[in-house]
Amino acid sequence: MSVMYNRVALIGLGLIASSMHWAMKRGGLAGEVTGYARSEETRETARRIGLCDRVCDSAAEAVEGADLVVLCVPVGVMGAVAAEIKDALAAGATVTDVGSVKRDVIAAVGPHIPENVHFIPGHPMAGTEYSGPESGFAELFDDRWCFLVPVEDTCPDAIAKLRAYWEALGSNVEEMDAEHHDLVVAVTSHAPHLIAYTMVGVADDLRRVTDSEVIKFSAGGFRDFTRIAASDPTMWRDVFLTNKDATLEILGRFTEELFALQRAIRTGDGDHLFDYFTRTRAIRRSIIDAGQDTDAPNFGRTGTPKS
Ligand SMILES: NC(=O)c1ccc[n+]([C@@H]2O[C@H](COP(=O)([O-])OP(=O)(O)OC[C@H]3O[C@@H](n4cnc5c(N)ncnc54)[C@H](O)[C@@H]3O)[C@@H](O)[C@H]2O)c1
Ligand SMILES: O=C(O)C(=O)C[C@]1(C(=O)O)C=C[C@@H](O)C=C1
Repeated sequence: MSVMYNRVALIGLGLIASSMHWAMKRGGLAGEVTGYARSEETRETARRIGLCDRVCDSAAEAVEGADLVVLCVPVGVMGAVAAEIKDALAAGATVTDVGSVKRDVIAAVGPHIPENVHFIPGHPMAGTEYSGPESGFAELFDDRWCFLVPVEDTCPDAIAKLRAYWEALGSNVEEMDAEHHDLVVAVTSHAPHLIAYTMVGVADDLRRVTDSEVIKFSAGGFRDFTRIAASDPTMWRDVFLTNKDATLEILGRFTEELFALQRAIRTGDGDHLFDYFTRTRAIRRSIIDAGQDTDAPNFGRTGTPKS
């Protein structure tokens, strides 16, 4: 592949930025990659492991002369970082971000972006429970979705170029508006994370009673919860504080359904439980049949999964 941007600046050198860096190197997509992280320790680690061609000591220095600037910091500090770089941005550059929430980030970053710079918010739907500069890997975005959430009147050529860049990083790209994005991720990512955090917290309370049995005997289901609940506390605190409305909307619906199931268990309403689980199993089947979950153990097979 060939160079798509001459200089890419990564601000915030954690899981997502480091994965973007290695994916750019794999594809030869950037002439030079500069980087900046707030802590001296992170910058030192980045230099030691060869993360970025040049690690700078200020965000403004990192974005100088960059034709693509990617904000890879927690969503709660996106606005502050945009304020730090605004005077150093090159005319005609594109500023994007990878934040998990879009409405709040657009409101915080947008006002700092000069007229002669394109601002195209983004969000790769790919991650792990690890964080920091050493956690990234080139394959993270392969065959994953990346949302682009352009604001009104954005130059179509700049959007097309950023789309092609994410495709070259390995992703499929979908455009949508910020409000819709925030609701979709509240259902698919944010509420599930909160539920996992809660479930692991409940089990931890219980563990004090059962003396480690909860962890010792957990198989697939609970282990998956513990993986998700190991995700970065700063990142997820910011996600819930900034995607408040959509998350509360989904949690409200979740709680109603949970109460209905709780009632069915208490009253012995087996039909309610059976019908509910039949409906959810059908949803899982349709995802597999549409070829959207190639990780499923029986992917490609037909018939009903074994109970
Ligand atoms: N982890 C995921 O699964 C995932 C997936 C998609 C998108 N995101 C989003 O990507 C962004 C980064 O997440 P991550 O997982 O790479 O986090 P991370 O914790 O691995 O990295 C964040 C980096 O930002 C730096 N940083 C924090 N505040 C800063 C500041 N004020 N100025 C400069 N640097 C600062 C930290 O030192 C760290 O290097 C977040 O907005 C998150 O919502 C995360
Ligand atoms: O795979 C994981 O560990 C993730 O949590 C990734 C995940 C997700 O929920 O799907 C987490 C947050 C993001 O904004 C995007 C992706």
